[in-house]
Amino acid sequence: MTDEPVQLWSVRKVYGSAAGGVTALDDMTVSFRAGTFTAVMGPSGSGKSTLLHCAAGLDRPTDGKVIIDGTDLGPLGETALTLLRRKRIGFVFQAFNLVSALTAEQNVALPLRLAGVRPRGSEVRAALAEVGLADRARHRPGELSGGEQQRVAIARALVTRPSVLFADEPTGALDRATSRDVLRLLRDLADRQGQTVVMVTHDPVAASYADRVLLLADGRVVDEFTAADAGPGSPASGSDAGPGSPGSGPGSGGAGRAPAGAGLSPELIAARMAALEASC
Ligand SMILES: Nc1ncnc2c1ncn2[C@@H]1O[C@H](COP(=O)(O)OP(=O)(O)OP(=O)(O)O)[C@@H](O)[C@H]1O
Repeated sequence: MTDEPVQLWSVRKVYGSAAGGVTALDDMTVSFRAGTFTAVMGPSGSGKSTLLHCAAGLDRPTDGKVIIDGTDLGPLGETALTLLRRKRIGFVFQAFNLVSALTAEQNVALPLRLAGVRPRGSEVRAALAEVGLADRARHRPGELSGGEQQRVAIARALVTRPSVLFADEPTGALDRATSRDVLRLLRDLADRQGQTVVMVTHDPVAASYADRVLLLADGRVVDEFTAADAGPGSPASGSDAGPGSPGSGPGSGGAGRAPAGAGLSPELIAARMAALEASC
């Protein structure tokens, strides 16, 4: 595994024909360092989901390169791309996307089955235990709360031990308290397991759990900051504020971690968002 498991080089994505098309990503170069948690924010239509889909190999860029763990996705045919996606990429959606007829453990085992691997009970149980749901293995999605369903979806995304976990508005359908549990879990995965996490969100509180924020506008990264940039005085306070466990973001040169308690604050993130929206 490389130090930067996800790299995008000059990625452009145009939907529709070149003449009347929409440029969703405009010459975007960005990378994500192993073990970091990045929040991707920006106004509606700025390209956040397109970035995630291109980075995850769910969609192909019009130009440029996407590299996952050193493999350039461009030359891969559909079968090879699907195999790489199943093995190296985890994806979590706002709507959980669990199979309602299957139990939690059967849902978690699905990616292994799809990859042609016979799921071992121990790895499925370990993935459920990581998200705190070892005791709900036999429950179906309809018997679980929204937050529990999202945690099953995260366990399902993690069971193949992917190089990167992408999450598109993972707390968009959850209430505040439940969102906090899911965000703490994502933060913990980065901190304790070195899991690389990239999350799209509209919510500055959710983004404050990340150690780096990218702000997009018109398909470009127009602002970027890390907990280390925010400095030790940044007000990561209050029960809904981020957990204050920052790390160095990709592209930041791998500088040391900021002192504990110096996380990104929702207020700082909201202010940078407001500044961006005012300039658009
Ligand atoms: N399949 C598609 N066909 C045509 N245009 C598309 C398609 N998907 C996205 N777009 C356009 O590309 C641009 C970027 O869309 P994208 O969904 O990536 O933005 P976003 O920042 O995720 O927006 P939101 O916050 O509203 O979800 C928008 O102008 C959108 O209308």
